[in-house]
Amino acid sequence: MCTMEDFKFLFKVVLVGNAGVGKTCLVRRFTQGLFPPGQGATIGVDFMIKTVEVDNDKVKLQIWDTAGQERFRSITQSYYRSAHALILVYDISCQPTFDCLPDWLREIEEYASSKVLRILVGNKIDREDREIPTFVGEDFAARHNMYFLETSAKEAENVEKLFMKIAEDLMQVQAKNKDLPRYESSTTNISGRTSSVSDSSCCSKLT
Ligand SMILES: Nc1nc2c(ncn2[C@@H]2O[C@H](COP(=O)(O)OP(=O)(O)OP(=O)(O)O)[C@@H](O)[C@H]2O)c(=O)[nH]1
Repeated sequence: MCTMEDFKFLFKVVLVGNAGVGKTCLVRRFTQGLFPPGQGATIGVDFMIKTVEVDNDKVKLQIWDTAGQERFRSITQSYYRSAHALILVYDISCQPTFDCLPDWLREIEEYASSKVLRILVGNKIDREDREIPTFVGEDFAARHNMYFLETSAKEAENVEKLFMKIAEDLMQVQAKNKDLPRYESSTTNISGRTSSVSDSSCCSKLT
């Protein structure tokens, strides 16, 4: 039987990015294998767990899904500190979500560990109305020393690959020098989903 302690590594992964870019859908796709209909906006922070296997070792990913809305910023910032990996998500069909990336990076630099693994994700590649070409995302990621991937939570494209890559990279870092941010469990419990957000409301900006 699988017990709570039946894993070799525990990594905390935090998703950030503007409201409506698809953070929750990416997490639900990976952890539950579904694309939720009528997804409501995240209130504060939510988390899900999935255990994966890398090189015959069990790796438990604790995935924290933060609210993109500005009014939750002080809550979500407090979750950066103990993250092993931060996934910064934008919507490839919504230019303002890409334009906000430098603001998100400033937040990450201020609140996260300097050793955190940073990944840039352009989500919603199933959409026809792309505004940000792949090479623009790639270039941004390269300039900021981030791994880059484009995904579709809707079509399950590259979602598994994204989280498996993170698990593998974190295991490698751990194996090499144990130079990861110290894991601290958080007892804050502010989560839930109420109001609804649609694709068209994806462009709320950081101020
Ligand atoms: N076409 C398409 N729509 C998506 C995809 N991922 C998410 N969406 C839609 O985008 C909207 C927002 O998705 P969420 O996952 O709630 O976005 P979020 O980033 O968690 O938003 P906040 O919780 O407000 O920060 C929903 O209407 C989803 O159905 C995708 O890969 N493709």
